[in-house]
Amino acid sequence: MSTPVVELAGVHKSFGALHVLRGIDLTAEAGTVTVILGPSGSGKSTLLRTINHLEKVDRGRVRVDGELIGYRRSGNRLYELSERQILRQRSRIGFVFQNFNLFPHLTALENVAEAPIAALRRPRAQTYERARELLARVGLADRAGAYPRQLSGGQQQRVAIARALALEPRLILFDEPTSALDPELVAEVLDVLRELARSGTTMIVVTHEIGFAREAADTVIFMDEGRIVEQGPPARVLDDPRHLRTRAFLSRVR
Ligand SMILES: Nc1ncnc2c1ncn2[C@@H]1O[C@H](COP(=O)(O)OP(=O)(O)OP(=O)(O)O)[C@@H](O)[C@H]1O
Repeated sequence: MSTPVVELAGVHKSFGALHVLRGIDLTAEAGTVTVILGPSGSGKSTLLRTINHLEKVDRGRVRVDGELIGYRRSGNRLYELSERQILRQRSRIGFVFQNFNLFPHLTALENVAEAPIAALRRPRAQTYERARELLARVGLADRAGAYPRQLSGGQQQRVAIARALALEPRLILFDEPTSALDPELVAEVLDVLRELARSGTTMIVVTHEIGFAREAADTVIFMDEGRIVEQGPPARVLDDPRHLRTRAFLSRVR
């Protein structure tokens, strides 16, 4: 079997006395969509953030494409990578945040195009052409020249998704990607995600939207109090949850 794109083994993370991740083991194979569900505060965002070393793990390992994230091993010891090396690792992992994080002084088009130009030194003309295509795919062809402050929250979120796609990463992490989108635009985004999955991109998506999980996921993970309590195909986890906590959560959000 090929190396998983994402592999977390025995990951623990605390903030002071708060033990947020309590031994996470997670594997995502190439081309799969993993959706993470769970109550507020169960550690979903923290888990996502350990994958690109935005949060340092206290214990355990995170690997992307077999490469240890944030550290290098020398003999039996681990040494943290330099900021530059960490940034290089992050440039291969797309991240769509809850709060868009667009550059306010750049237009929608520039927000999408400038990241690959700066991070990957891609040719300008070609990158701008591709950025236009990506904006069209998220339904924003006519807003390419708008600045973030001139866009609605939903439109800003779609620009952020186009920007992540522009980096052509092997892996994209989404933190509630559809939370700010109008219902008719959710399907468009899911189409883009499915297309990416078919072309070999791995996605891990934190969301509260059960419909999203059912449509887009290969694997649904249910997290509770820092642990993965249940995982499997969406039909199994969503329609036949085995764990009491999953049942209680699903009955609340449905
Ligand atoms: N940087 C931090 N410092 C201190 N506590 C933090 C930090 N980040 C997260 N936490 C706490 O860790 C716990 C888990 O947070 P996390 O955001 O991972 O949960 P979540 O499942 O994504 O929740 P939500 O669905 O509300 O986004 C929460 O109690 C949160 O307040």
